[in-house]
Amino acid sequence: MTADHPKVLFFGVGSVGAVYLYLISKVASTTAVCRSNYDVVKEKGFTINSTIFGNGLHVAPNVVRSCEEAAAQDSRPFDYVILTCKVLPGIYPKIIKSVVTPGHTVIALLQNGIGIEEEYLEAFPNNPTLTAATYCATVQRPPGVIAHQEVERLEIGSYPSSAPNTHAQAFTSLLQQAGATATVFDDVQAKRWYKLLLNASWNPICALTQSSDVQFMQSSEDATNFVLDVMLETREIALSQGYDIARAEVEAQWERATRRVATGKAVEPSMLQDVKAGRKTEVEAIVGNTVRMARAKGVPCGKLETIYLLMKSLDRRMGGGA
Ligand SMILES: NC(=O)C1=CN([C@@H]2O[C@H](COP(=O)(O)OP(=O)(O)OC[C@H]3O[C@@H](n4cnc5c(N)ncnc54)[C@H](OP(=O)(O)O)[C@@H]3O)[C@@H](O)[C@H]2O)C=CC1
Ligand SMILES: CC(C)(CO)C(=O)C(=O)O
Repeated sequence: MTADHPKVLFFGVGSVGAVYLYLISKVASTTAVCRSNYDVVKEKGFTINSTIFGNGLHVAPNVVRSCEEAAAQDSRPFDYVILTCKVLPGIYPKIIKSVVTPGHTVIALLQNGIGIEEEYLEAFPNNPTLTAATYCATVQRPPGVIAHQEVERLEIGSYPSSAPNTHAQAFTSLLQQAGATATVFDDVQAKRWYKLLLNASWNPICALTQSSDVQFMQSSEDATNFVLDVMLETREIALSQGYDIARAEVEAQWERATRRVATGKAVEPSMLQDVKAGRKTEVEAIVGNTVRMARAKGVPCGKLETIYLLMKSLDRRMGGGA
């Protein structure tokens, strides 16, 4: 690795990818694999309007259409391959194979969901896999233009958690040099479960109701408490996996949105963005895996099971997967 200027590939650069591409481009050479936004990003780069980093920020990486194209451009191996695409199981390890050099490239998953890492470990047993609970409320609209608000934080660790965290430390230092908020955890799955409280509730609820979080909370007297109930079910499932989240911590996650009702500053969860755009959703990574883990341990989760059933049906009507 060129320690002071690593070579980094971002795979699937939409809203979260663009924010981290903007940051990491300050300290590394970056390549972005783009699809629907390829033409505009190739011509103009990304523009980011962020309540945290500022408005009118610009980044123009090396833009390619595929991993094969990136691999063919330069024989030096990539030090990091960062996945910021949506989690659609069973697809991406094969797609990124040409940019992963065995024994060298670090794979980092900046994505939502639970139980998403195993397929990378299976496909690349000799490469370190990192996984991150990703807090970064963003939307790309129109292509190449990103609106980012409220939070930017990565909680990073190795997968599995028992693997050495040397690479997680190095990746975190790189992000910190770039101006990101990043922290390493010995068992990052605890952090992923805590993040899942938000995603297993808000993402499908807003996608199913075509509402921002604030719109949903304003829709009926019971709406806000329904979200808390879904979070509490997720908490019980986390407990069955060995992760004990205090009720006060669940309420803290819930209150991140409830306190925004007064200000009207709504968040459009990424799954709602997918449904609005007619794209496949992360229903399996976020809800399906959670429900399956609950069933395996006999944890009741009637609300999540209903949400899963409804979301699966909605997802079937979406196109445009990998
Ligand atoms: N948005 C948010 O606020 C947050 C999102 N997250 C998580 O971060 C991850 C990324 O989300 P987000 O940035 O919103 O997603 P986006 O949909 O905005 O971006 C994903 C990008 O991946 C691209 N992509 C998918 N498959 C391919 C492919 N085969 N080749 C090239 N490009 C591809 C998509 O292209 P195309 O447009 O062609 O589909 C799209 O540009 C998800 O796991 C999400 O849950 C986490 C925190 C907050
Ligand atoms: C911003 C947040 C927390 C909303 O649920 C998110 O992670 C997402 O949109 O996927």
